[in-house]
Amino acid sequence: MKIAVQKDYDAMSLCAARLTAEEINKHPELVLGLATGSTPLGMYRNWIRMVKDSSLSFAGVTTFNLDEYLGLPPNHPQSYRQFMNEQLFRYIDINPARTFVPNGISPDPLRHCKEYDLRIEKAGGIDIQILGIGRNGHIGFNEPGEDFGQLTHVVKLSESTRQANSRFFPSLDDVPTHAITMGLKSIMKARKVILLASGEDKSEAVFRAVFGDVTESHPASILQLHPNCIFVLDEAAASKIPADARDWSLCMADTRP
Ligand SMILES: N[C@@H]1[C@@H](O)[C@H](O)[C@@H](COP(=O)(O)O)O[C@@H]1O
Repeated sequence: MKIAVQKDYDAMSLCAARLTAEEINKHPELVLGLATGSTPLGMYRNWIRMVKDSSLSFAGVTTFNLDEYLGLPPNHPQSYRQFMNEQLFRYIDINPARTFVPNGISPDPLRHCKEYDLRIEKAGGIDIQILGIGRNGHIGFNEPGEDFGQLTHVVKLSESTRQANSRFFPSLDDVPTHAITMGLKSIMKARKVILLASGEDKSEAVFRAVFGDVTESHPASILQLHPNCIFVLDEAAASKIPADARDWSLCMADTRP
């Protein structure tokens, strides 16, 4: 695992956007795993700018999102499909038919999960998986205690995750209780993983992911076993990471602390 520390949120976002854009330029038909939440938004804004100035194109790219709330239709304002359309897809030159998000209202969610896995496989697997991290160490919607061996599946959301995500809903009661998420096994199958974290409130979750035991009670800790994983952090999220664990070669000079 490599750890790139950037001075603040904007620098973290720029660094992650450049790391991914380099790969997309090298492999225009790349398969990207995407995440929601507020953390990747800055990276998405950088991608949009790069597409506008023609230094990046998503014309050949296929995307698979990590997760979706169960029960929310794709056009629901708080659905992750809507989030992706509004925050990224509508501004870039991607083929909408090649953007995949689990369907929160599939009549047969278990079957839908299997089909989602098959679709990923048919696309050749995920080349780069983007991740955020929850304060309890969740990645995607894989909550503490989730089996490491799962592919896409249905999960019950923890109360702390519902609470944290209630900021996007009118009230806590409106936050769905379940979600569909790629599993930890799906995430580990990606050829490369880039996890973004920003802010002091993520520092403990980040520390445990990097230095804690590899345990199902802290889902992100499984990434210690991934052969090609990069954490791109801002100073606040990295505040518990000692200097000698930081990889300076990855940070571009103009975005370092
Ligand atoms: N399912 C998403 C995760 O994929 C995301 O990483 C997490 C953190 O979100 P934020 O980046 O807003 O802190 O929130 C949600 O629960």
